[in-house]
Amino acid sequence: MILLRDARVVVPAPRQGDPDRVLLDGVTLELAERRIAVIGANGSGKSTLLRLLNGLRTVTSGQVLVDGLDPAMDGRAVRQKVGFIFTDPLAQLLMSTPVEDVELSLRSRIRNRAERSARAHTLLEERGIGHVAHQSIYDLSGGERQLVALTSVLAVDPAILVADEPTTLLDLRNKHLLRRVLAELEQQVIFSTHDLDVATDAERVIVVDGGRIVADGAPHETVDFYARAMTDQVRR
Ligand SMILES: Nc1ncnc2c1ncn2[C@@H]1O[C@H](COP(=O)(O)OP(=O)(O)OP(=O)(O)O)[C@@H](O)[C@H]1O
Repeated sequence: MILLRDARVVVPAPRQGDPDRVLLDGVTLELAERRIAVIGANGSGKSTLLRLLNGLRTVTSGQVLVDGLDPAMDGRAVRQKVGFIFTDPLAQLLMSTPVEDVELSLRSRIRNRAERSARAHTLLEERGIGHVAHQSIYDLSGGERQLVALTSVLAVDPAILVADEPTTLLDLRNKHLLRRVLAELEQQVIFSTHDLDVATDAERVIVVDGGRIVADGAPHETVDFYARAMTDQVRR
């Protein structure tokens, strides 16, 4: 379970003399549901919030606890519990081919090279992308790349998957495919999205605005609240 207590993230202004920038302010959340979506306008603080959950970013004040562990103190242990998927899989694929990337992920778990390679092939087959195991990462489609990133992250069995706008770069077919894959995972999944349809896959939707939580609840209430707020802003 992930807990945030009065989490605040402040960064220095890029220009000297300007006030510090508050990216998140007073965020208190108990994240227990199996599927949680985070929505909000561009720059509202979604990525900042998600990055706190596996220690990619740390709080300036307040607290984040992942199963009782503080990501700032126990970063390694937290990252083993919380896998992270970026919008653009190229930001996280480190090796030239899918099988090498999954093998890299498995290195700390399986010492024997042949065993590691066999396991990596099996995991890619299970995700339906075994046929591209040896293809260059750069020659894969966006959907295939996202599945490789997911396979690498899940190879080490994290209990929680955090995904920052995982469907944004995907075409409709791959979006639906990824939605299905995420829906079937046994892990707790916490994801951000601009796609309100995708948000309704979650049982709980959190709306961020200006670094604060402005709505939190069942999708039919929160998504409507957000859609109305956005429409009102355009009308003004
Ligand atoms: N290191 C930083 N220094 C200054 N400002 C930052 C820094 N990191 C993020 N920001 C700003 O914080 C705000 C929130 O960023 P964040 O990436 O969390 O937004 P987001 O809701 O994920 O946006 P989007 O939907 O566009 O991806 C943005 O205005 C961004 O420019």
